[in-house]
Amino acid sequence: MTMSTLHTITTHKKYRELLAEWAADNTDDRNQYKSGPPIPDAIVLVAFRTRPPNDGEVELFDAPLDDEETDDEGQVDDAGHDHGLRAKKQPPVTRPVPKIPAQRPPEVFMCGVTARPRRMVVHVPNMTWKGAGLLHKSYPADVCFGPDATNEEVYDQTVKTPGLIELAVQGGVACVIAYGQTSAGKTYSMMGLELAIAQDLFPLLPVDDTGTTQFEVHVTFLELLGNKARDLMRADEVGKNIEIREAETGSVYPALQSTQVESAKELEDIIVRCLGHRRTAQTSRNAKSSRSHAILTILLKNKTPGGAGGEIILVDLAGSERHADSKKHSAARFQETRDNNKSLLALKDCVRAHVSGAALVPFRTSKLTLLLKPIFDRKTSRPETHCRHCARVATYPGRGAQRKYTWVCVTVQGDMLGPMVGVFWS
Ligand SMILES: Nc1ncnc2c1ncn2[C@@H]1O[C@H](COP(=O)(O)OP(=O)(O)OP(=O)(O)O)[C@@H](O)[C@H]1O
Repeated sequence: MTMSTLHTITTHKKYRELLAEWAADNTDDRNQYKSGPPIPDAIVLVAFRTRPPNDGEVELFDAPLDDEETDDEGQVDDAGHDHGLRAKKQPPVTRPVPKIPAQRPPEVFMCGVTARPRRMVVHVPNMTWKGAGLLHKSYPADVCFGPDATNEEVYDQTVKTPGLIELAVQGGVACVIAYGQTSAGKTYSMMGLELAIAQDLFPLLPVDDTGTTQFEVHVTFLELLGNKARDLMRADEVGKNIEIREAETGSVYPALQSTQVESAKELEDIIVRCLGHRRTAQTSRNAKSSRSHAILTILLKNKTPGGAGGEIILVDLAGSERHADSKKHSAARFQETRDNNKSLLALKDCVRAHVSGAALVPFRTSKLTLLLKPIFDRKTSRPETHCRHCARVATYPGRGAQRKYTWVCVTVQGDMLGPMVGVFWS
């Protein structure tokens, strides 16, 4: 779905009517996730999220089509709510950005995608001999969040309920990956999850009789642009590329600075500081677009002799961009887009192989998938070991330790859901 198509959906009177009809027929528990529907205890949990429009987009969504009838009174529903779909005769650039009324129903202004319990519905314009129509494509998921969902609700359903922190404390590998098109809200969602994990982690660490915690918490934060990795922790050397090595034992060691943290506050400060070091650039869709993948690893080192340590890996992927998104890119930015898209494809291949139970997961295809080896390669597990190249203490869980992943697929426009969803159900 191109931007002009979205534009068509949101402004064309006929599409609005069709969408309103669909919404009236599909009132099934829009907010069911809030009351916590039972989520299956699967290894992979798939969550979808769509965000509210930003100011510039509201303007775009409200802009009239050339052939649209204008209505200075705007559209007011039966309950008297102004849906913000006022169509004015002036072109959008000449009028101020409209304010979003708080009571505005989500699907009216974000009408390319609608969240329903366990499914994300994408409304695709469709022209037939009968005239304009809308196809409503449904994508199944474990949990879906609409534009009114908060980061707390997303955390609750994607990290807390599946017990990802507890899993890591028990020696497992817990991973959350945010995937989606550029400007969809991945960084916003991941930062929310990271800070919430920082808050909840320490109270969940077991303590001995003397009240001393049994775990040491070590953190690394890496940025990957194409095949070039940087350490976001080292403010002085943020521009320098670091090596990613695979040891004989099978463990992957990026030469990162590992920092031990002892409180939620310390962890939060590191997260905020490192995110500030991330490379961003202005693109046509996002004024502060992250041009890279960011991987935050929280290693839990068990101090009890023989005790299993675990890890939590939080991945904010670079946004996938289509040709239309990258048309105005400089050569350098275009290359970044190509590199990012290539590594996202490699990731997709790995997920597909992993989910289908293939014996071989091609995680060496890209640096991104190599770094995510702990979640793809069941044989990665090694006993506690110290990295020869950096000060990092790597405590991998014993063989057979559990792994659990949450995929937070974030979208603004519906068709980006398709490729990733296909991976899980192919
Ligand atoms: N759920 C949300 N509620 C309110 N604002 C949001 C939400 N999600 C994202 N935003 C806003 O949308 C804009 C784009 O979000 P963000 O930078 O997280 O996107 P992204 O997917 O990480 O993009 P990119 O891949 O280009 O880095 C930001 O201004 C962010 O504050």
